[in-house]
Amino acid sequence: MPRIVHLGLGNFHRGHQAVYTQLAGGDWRITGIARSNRALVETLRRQEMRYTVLTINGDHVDAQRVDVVDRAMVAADDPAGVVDAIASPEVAVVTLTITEAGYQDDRPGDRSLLGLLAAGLSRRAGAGGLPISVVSCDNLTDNGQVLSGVMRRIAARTEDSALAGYLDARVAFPATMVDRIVPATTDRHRELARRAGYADQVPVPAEPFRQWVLDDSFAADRPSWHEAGALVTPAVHDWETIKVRLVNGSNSMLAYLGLLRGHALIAAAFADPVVRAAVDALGDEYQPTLPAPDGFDAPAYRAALAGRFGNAALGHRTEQVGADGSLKLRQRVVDTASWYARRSALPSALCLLTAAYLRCLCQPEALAGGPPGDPRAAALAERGRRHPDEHELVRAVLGEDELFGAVLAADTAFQERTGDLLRVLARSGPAAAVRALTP
Ligand SMILES: NC(=O)c1ccc[n+]([C@@H]2O[C@H](COP(=O)([O-])OP(=O)(O)OC[C@H]3O[C@@H](n4cnc5c(N)ncnc54)[C@H](O)[C@@H]3O)[C@@H](O)[C@H]2O)c1
Ligand SMILES: O=P(O)(O)OC[C@@H](O)[C@@H](O)[C@H](O)[C@H](O)CO
Repeated sequence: MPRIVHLGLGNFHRGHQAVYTQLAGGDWRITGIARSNRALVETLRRQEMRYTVLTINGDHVDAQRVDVVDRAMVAADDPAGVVDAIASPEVAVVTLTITEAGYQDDRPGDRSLLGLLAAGLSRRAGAGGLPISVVSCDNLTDNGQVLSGVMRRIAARTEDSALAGYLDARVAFPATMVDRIVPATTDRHRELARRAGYADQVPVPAEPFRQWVLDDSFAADRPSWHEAGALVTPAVHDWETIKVRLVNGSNSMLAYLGLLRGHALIAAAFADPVVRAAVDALGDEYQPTLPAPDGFDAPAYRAALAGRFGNAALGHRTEQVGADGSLKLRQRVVDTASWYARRSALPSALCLLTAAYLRCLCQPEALAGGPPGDPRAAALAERGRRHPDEHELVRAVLGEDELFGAVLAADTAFQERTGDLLRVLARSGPAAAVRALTP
């Protein structure tokens, strides 16, 4: 039976790639690897490896049973088992959803999930080198290349020439764009599953919309995901650029400005005219910078997205979307800011997004519940304490820091405008800052 090993058994995989795999038919099965979430794996085993995907569309909930993930293990408890699973000859595909943070952690051996992936591939290299495709399904620009780069760095650092040769010859890293809003599970979702007739402790809430765009550069067999609606095209990069900007960039605006307006949920933030005006302004700024792959219609895409963000029953939390901004925002801000800088123009809504993030992280007293989780939270709060003046703060963070890299470090006009908007946010609040977008 052909098998997929999935690294990062979070909600997104269970509500996206697992659903595509089940709908595609065939006899593919998935071994799901959780990094450390023992409770999830034990619960799935108690539920005979079945769970419910709740497709939530306003008041309507459709419950779908998924049983394609038929094995699961916890990497922290059984790293050798993970290496064995990846090395198994029946495995032709490895997929990953390990968050942006996962790609920062390239410690070899059993000290990180990517270290275990490299160890599994190395074992395959030494055992005949059966081909395999390794598919990042994280929200990263050029996710296939990023992952391939990490594997090559580990091979070089560990002086594993067999692995390096295998990566060149028999391992493919197809690029993908993945899209479906899949929030974290709450008791309300468990109650929805119960009402649908399933005593499921780990149901997965999801929106009706789903999209998966794949580059067909696989090294071996894959499920017929296209039969389940996946688009196979060489234009993945274009679709990913569109998605990372319009979906994820707008989502970040909803999260940070929404938190500053006291909203716990993305849909509540979207229903707030102040936040909505900022999201619309950001969409207007992104739109001219976007590529135009076949089938892409920007106004229709944005209108559909408005319906998705407004899906009030979904329960997507601002705090979840706002987490790890120091790892995620760079791709949602820098390329677009450079596009405008090359045209001697200033993207004010993008500056507002940056200012809202800095307000949440550098001036965390602005949020009753504290800042969203972020690996740089302490460092950014310390910057905020050291620089009470907003312009100095923005210069310190963007000009000297690694947050957004060299391009914005040199873009003094972007920094100045971000400082202006941060000052308005701090002194007069989000509504005044959104009004300040239009001169
Ligand atoms: N949830 C969504 O709506 C959505 C949509 C599109 C793409 N994605 C992608 O999927 C990723 C996971 O989302 P999710 O909703 O499943 O989150 P989740 O919190 O349910 O699961 C995250 C998974 O990543 C693993 N992980 C976290 N930090 C890690 C690290 N440092 N190293 C290795 N593994 C780590 C966790 O162990 C867990 O298995 C997102 O970061 C994003 O890139 C999510
Ligand atoms: O997934 P993240 O954490 O990179 O970003 C948060 C949201 O923008 C994201 O989860 C979207 O809801 C998702 O990317 C939609 O496909």
